[in-house]
Amino acid sequence: MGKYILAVNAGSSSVKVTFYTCDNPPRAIADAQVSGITAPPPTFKYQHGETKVKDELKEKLNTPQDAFKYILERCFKDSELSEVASERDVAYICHRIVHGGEYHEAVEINDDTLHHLEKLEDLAPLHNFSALEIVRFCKKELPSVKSITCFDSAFHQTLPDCVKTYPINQDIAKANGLRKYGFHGISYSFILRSVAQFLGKPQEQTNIIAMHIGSGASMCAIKDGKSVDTTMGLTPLSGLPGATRSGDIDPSLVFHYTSEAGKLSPASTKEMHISTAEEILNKQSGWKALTGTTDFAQIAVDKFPSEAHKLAFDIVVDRMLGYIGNYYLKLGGKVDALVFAGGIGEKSALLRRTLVEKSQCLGFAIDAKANENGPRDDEVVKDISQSSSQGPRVVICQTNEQFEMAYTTIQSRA
Ligand SMILES: Nc1ncnc2c1ncn2[C@@H]1O[C@H](COP(=O)(O)OP(=O)(O)O)[C@@H](O)[C@H]1O
Ligand SMILES: CC(=O)OP(=O)(O)O
Ligand SMILES: [Mg+2]
Repeated sequence: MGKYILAVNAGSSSVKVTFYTCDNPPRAIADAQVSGITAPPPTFKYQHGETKVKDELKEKLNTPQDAFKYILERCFKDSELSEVASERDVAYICHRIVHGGEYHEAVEINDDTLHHLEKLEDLAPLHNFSALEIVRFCKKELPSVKSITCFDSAFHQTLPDCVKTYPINQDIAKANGLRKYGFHGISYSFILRSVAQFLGKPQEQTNIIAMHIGSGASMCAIKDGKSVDTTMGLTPLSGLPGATRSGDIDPSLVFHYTSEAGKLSPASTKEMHISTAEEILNKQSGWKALTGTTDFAQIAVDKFPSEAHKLAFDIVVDRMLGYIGNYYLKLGGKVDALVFAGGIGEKSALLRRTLVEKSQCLGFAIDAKANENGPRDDEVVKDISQSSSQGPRVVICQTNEQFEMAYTTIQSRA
């Protein structure tokens, strides 16, 4: 059997792959990513030891599956990465699957599990379809390698009934699996373990308000190491706005926006079905719709380039602040830490400063310099609380979904 693990994080516009050893904990040996699949030309980024490559690609890579094939070929052929040169060197491929339905933990792919996951494809077509295309590719082209699927929804299986149930006809809800599932759970699991370790507390006694803020953004209330509420729902659309996602809106809005709401969107294919409303709210909304950019670094700046940028920033702050208050109450005020994670949470000092200043009444306070400096590359958790603060800690956690998948795989097979 091979000695290495490939962890694959497939999104709609990028595919990230990290190669790990099978040590406990796993050690990363190389990182490769293709981004810009939906906004060509795609770019290829690769890092292995001291080698760093960034290429604009001439190849047409139309789908995440094409991008994954490209990454695999380049890495297998790279003489500097001789450890992983063919299927024989790989023990496991771990795939991030956003929607895992009722699955509580990672599963190995076989005909049964794949069939079950294919039935869930329509619940999260924008995420699951790409990831499953890669799973199907691996099963066919790398048949000796075990594929493990890790689910973003699994961490939230602990949601109480009153949180996960939508007040609609329960026969229909049960028959169609219509409930709150919650996502970004692979990241929350990494965050919980890392922050608990940092605080010197057992995970089962750790209470945090965690924020995974990237182009997809969510928050999670973790009580005694368990998810008790989270902002995303049946799909990753609800809760906070994202780069191109609306987040919560009044559901009737879609019918006033367009009379085509229920029809299939032109982006649908024979295998993947999305309605026009889903396409608009997932792909044509969020801060891109307000400002024209998906890049939050251009929005979260001290001097806003336009009123629209300021509005986008204020909306994000308003929605996040609402959930901080909500989750503070749900944790009964017993909060060990407020945790910023995800590309934006980890990098935007302005967003952190603004939110913490507005949450002062709950006892949160930050050290301005520690916040501005952010974490070192090798610092997984950084405390940015004011040193004199008696209140809950405020920390940044550099989350790592690929590591979490490799780690879970090693733990379950140790
Ligand atoms: N300094 C910064 N300030 C604010 N946002 C930033 C900064 N640097 C990167 N970002 C934003 O982080 C987001 C990407 O976060 P990430 O978690 O990697 O996203 P995803 O995995 O959902 O694609 C982008 O919107 C990017 O613009
Ligand atoms: C669940 C989800 O929204 O994932 P991402 O942030 O990677 O789009
Ligand atoms: Mg992400």
